[in-house]
Amino acid sequence: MSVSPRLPQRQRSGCVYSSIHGFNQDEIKEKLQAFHGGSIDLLKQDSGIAVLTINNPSRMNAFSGSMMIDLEERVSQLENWPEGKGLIVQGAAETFCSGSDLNAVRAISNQQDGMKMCMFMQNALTRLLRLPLISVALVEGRALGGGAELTTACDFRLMAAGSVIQFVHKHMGLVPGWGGAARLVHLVGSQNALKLLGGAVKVDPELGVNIGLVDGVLEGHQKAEGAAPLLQQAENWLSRYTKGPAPVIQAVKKVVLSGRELPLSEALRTEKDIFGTVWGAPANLEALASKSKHK
Ligand SMILES: CC[C@@H](C(=O)O)C(=O)SCCNC(=O)CCNC(=O)[C@H](O)C(C)(C)COP(=O)(O)OP(=O)(O)OC[C@H]1O[C@@H](n2cnc3c(N)ncnc32)[C@H](O)[C@@H]1OP(=O)(O)O
Repeated sequence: MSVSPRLPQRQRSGCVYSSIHGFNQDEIKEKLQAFHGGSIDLLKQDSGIAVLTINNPSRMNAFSGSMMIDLEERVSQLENWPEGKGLIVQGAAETFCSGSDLNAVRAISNQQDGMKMCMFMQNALTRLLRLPLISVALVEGRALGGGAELTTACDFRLMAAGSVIQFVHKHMGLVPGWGGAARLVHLVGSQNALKLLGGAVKVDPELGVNIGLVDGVLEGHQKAEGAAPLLQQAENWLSRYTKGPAPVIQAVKKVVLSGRELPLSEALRTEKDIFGTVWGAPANLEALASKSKHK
């Protein structure tokens, strides 16, 4: 997806790294492919809300190499979904994601491979965040390390009661490398980001809401009796923002994205271009014809 014709080439493709940064996607894909297991599953629904599931339950949904490749492919599919309006990112089997698969991490612990994996995942997660869809991470159970970083690549985060988001990188002798630190600073400010990373703090729903990392708390769990399943609750929560025609919802996301990422003058010009795609378009003409009141 291109946010707008005004974004520089590297952002137009949604990627941060390309060949000019010495990044060769095919090379790292070949390496990652050797560490298989699990999958990233995509369900596109008629409602315009897709569900992306991190699926590797025997390893607490840790990211194998092949899952990293899967993720990039699923993001490509979502970039080419004209009817899309929203996205929910969840983990399988009642937990979110325990970060990189440590078996793969051990095998590529040399400097060069680490940098390549880092660039690959930054590209994939940046493209995820830049999708013209309103996205929400549904955190049930644990979101650790790269799993915590993944939550920051969504527009919103919902946490089930009893869940934890934890940037455990410091305990691994690391800092985030999937873009999670940069995004965290944008979300909670540098003071809070420093506390979360420096202390490898366990963020429960209450703390998450207090610092602005978390947008809502859900009760129960996927199979709970009484309360609606978490996925249903997340869909209900998201639907208030995805109600309406896809081109309008996508335009909403794009103007916010350009405001978030571009200097003001550029963001304003981009907003004009995006405005031009909805002005006089069917949804706009219908609304004008119906003389609707905004009560
Ligand atoms: C670049 C690295 C950085 C990044 O990408 O940004 C990272 O993400 S590094 C990875 C950070 N994550 C971790 O260090 C998590 C390590 N795991 C745990 O702390 C615990 O397993 C848990 C997630 C808290 C769950 O604990 P518990 O409920 O007690 O279950 P088990 O420990 O028995 O786990 C079940 C099973 O899952 C395997 N597992 C869990 N996480 C990973 C992982 N990240 N990679 C590979 N395998 C993982 C765990 O080893 C168990 O397997 P078996 O022993 O075979 O049953």
